[in-house]
Amino acid sequence: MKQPFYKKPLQIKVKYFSNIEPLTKISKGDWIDLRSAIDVDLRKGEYFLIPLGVGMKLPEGYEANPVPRSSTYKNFGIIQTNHFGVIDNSFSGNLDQWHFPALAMRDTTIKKNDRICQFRIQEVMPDVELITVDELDEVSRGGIGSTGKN
Ligand SMILES: O=c1ccn([C@H]2C[C@H](O)[C@@H](COP(=O)(O)OP(=O)(O)OP(=O)(O)O)O2)c(=O)[nH]1
Repeated sequence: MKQPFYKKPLQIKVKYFSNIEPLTKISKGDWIDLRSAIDVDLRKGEYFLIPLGVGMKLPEGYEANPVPRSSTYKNFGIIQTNHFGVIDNSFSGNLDQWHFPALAMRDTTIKKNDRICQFRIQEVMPDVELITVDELDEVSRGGIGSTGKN
């Protein structure tokens, strides 16, 4: 959802750890692409934390979620091992550089500045209290997959 015109955009402080291209919002959408900060060769089956060249101070009450781009696997043959990244608001120290945890499914080369993933921010979960109980609802749904295929 777009911000109403009278609301100021939320500010995100970005620290660059290397001379990669500056981040910009993607032209057709609301996510922000992230770039590899280095050239890296990976062998099939290899795991490597690819530095993304940035660290950020997010607005209070927000976290960031990096995910692969839809084209990441086709272009680079890598999978993001945590699938849906969670960057905590407190990950904002001077050395807290964002990384992409990559698993190479084939031999591959990623070049510095290649756009390998994207992120957005979203509000953190509200305060919750975890309460241990003996019973939940009486009516169970019948197990995973019990509603069928169609
Ligand atoms: O894709 C990701 C996910 C996380 N992080 C950074 C920011 C995050 O705040 C920190 C820790 O992430 P997470 O809590 O998911 O990992 P953990 O395995 O629980 O590590 P920790 O013990 O540091 O919390 O690592 C990244 O750079 N990239």
